[in-house]
Amino acid sequence: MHIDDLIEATNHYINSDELDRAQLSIPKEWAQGRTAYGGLTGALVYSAIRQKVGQDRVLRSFTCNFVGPVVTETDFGIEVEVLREGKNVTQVTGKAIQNGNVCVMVQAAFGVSRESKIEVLNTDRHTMRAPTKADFLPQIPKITPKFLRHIDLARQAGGLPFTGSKESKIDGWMRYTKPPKALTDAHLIALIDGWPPTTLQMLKWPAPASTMSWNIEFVYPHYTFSPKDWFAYQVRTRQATDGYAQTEANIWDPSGRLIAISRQTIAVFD
Ligand SMILES: CCCCCCCCCCCCCCCC(=O)SCCNC(=O)CCNC(=O)[C@H](O)C(C)(C)COP(=O)(O)OP(=O)(O)OC[C@H]1O[C@@H](n2cnc3c(N)ncnc32)[C@H](O)[C@@H]1OP(=O)(O)O
Repeated sequence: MHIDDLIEATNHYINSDELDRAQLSIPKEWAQGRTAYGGLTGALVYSAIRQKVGQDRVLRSFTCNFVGPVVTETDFGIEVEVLREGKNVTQVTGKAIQNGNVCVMVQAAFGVSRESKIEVLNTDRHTMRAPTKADFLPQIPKITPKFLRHIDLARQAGGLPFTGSKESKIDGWMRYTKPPKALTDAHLIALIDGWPPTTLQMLKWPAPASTMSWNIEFVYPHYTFSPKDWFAYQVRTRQATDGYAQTEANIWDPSGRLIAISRQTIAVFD
């Protein structure tokens, strides 16, 4: 099932009468080990939130806590609450709830653009060559996360998970394998989480790992993206101690303009 169908089902769900709502469900092909792909669940909750916010307000900040696994092929619902709507900014929370448990909790802040005397432009650039094809991991049954059939990754630095690498960074490009109809912020959210946690490459043997929390700051202006576009990604491990890693990533559009900064805390059970 394409991500567009899952987003459409979510929007239909949140816009329909509460009493008439059929629950949502994510197919197995979007699994990431024991849970549904976190980038997808975060994007679906965000998409439900977006339905409750005026189009003049753009997404500035997205914060997502992965409270527990979302099981695939199992019903879940989404609840959205608009916390505050000011003249400029709207703050909204959304929760994915499965079997009575909150699994994913999102808080998003949207803001209108305003005239400002302050302008500081990003100077972080990358020098990666544009990719021609995906080259990360082929679909190996029981090894490659199923959801990766939907996302093309082209790696330029960093190692593969569980290969005892000395590096703790990854550089590469990402895009949708089958382009969506249009590339919205929900699609960007689901794309940005596609790479494995940076520290897994440092392990020699497989170990469970789970992203616990994730924050994306969106940088503007955004230009129109093609659904076929590759986006550049560079992620660094800022620290990894006590079984938790903190990582920080820059995401650039195909023209080299920074569009988002993504940070995660990942629990590694090695
Ligand atoms: C050439 C090489 C090719 C290699 C090719 C393959 C590469 C492929 C790598 C991709 C690796 C993706 C790694 C990111 C995976 C997410 O990012 S998953 C998506 C989003 N995140 C989530 O769904 C996390 C949801 N949150 C949670 O599950 C819980 O809050 C946390 C984070 C696990 C909290 O930990 P806790 O309080 O200790 O939780 P608790 O319920 O007590 O469970 C702990 C147990 O869960 C286990 N556990 C934790 N995470 C997992 C997990 N993901 N799966 C299974 N068990 C897990 C622990 O090991 C521990 O096991 P035991 O010690 O009980 O045996």
